[in-house]
Amino acid sequence: MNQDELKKAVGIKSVDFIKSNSVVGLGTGSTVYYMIEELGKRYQNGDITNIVGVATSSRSQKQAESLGIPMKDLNDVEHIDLTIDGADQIDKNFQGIKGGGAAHLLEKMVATNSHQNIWIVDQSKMADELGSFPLPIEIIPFGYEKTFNDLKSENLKPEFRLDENGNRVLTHNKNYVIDLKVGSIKHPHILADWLDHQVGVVAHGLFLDLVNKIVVGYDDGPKVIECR
Ligand SMILES: O=C(CO)[C@H](O)[C@H](O)COP(=O)(O)O
Repeated sequence: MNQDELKKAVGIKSVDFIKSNSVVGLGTGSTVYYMIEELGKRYQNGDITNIVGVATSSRSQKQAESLGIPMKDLNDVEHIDLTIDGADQIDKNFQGIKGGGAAHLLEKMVATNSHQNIWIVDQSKMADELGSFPLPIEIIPFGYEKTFNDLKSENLKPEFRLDENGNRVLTHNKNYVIDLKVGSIKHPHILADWLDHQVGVVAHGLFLDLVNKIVVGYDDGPKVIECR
């Protein structure tokens, strides 16, 4: 199976965990695309009823709406029962890097307001340690050179993410995205704590101690890993 087929298989499989009468967080990305597509099908044919979705990006919001899935803002739900999202890298302790699609701030807010979190990934995302995938962070444009230089001084190898026209990528909240090309993250909690204390950093892509279940796509089919 190619990578896209693996993504599709885990996207479809993950919908088995969505119960009727629940509030569902909808992540962002090419794997989540297949999950929302399958959820739309099962909602339309009545296999899953009475759900409300909370999106982590305008892309996911639009896709869900186009399939007739009732949607609400995070402000308008008491809690989220289950969020299903993709990930960019997952280590052997089930810690993750997210934000390849620059949606990590909204994704983190939705994830931390969810009772359960499931990640759906193809096998290439599983690694011994984090860091070979650059760690995305979101910074506010005000004083961005100061924030950038602080990251550089810490030897975190920051690079602004640019679009195909060479312009800085902007997030949903019109902030900049910096990728930290550190190569290897030996102590994710220490790095997360340091980043959490940088005033100009709005969010980072380290999602630690958060995921409950991972659905991994292998050539012989999706495998469900119970994490915590
Ligand atoms: O964190 C994310 C977006 O900010 C995505 O979930 C992550 O980048 C995985 O995306 P894909 O399923 O397209 O590989």
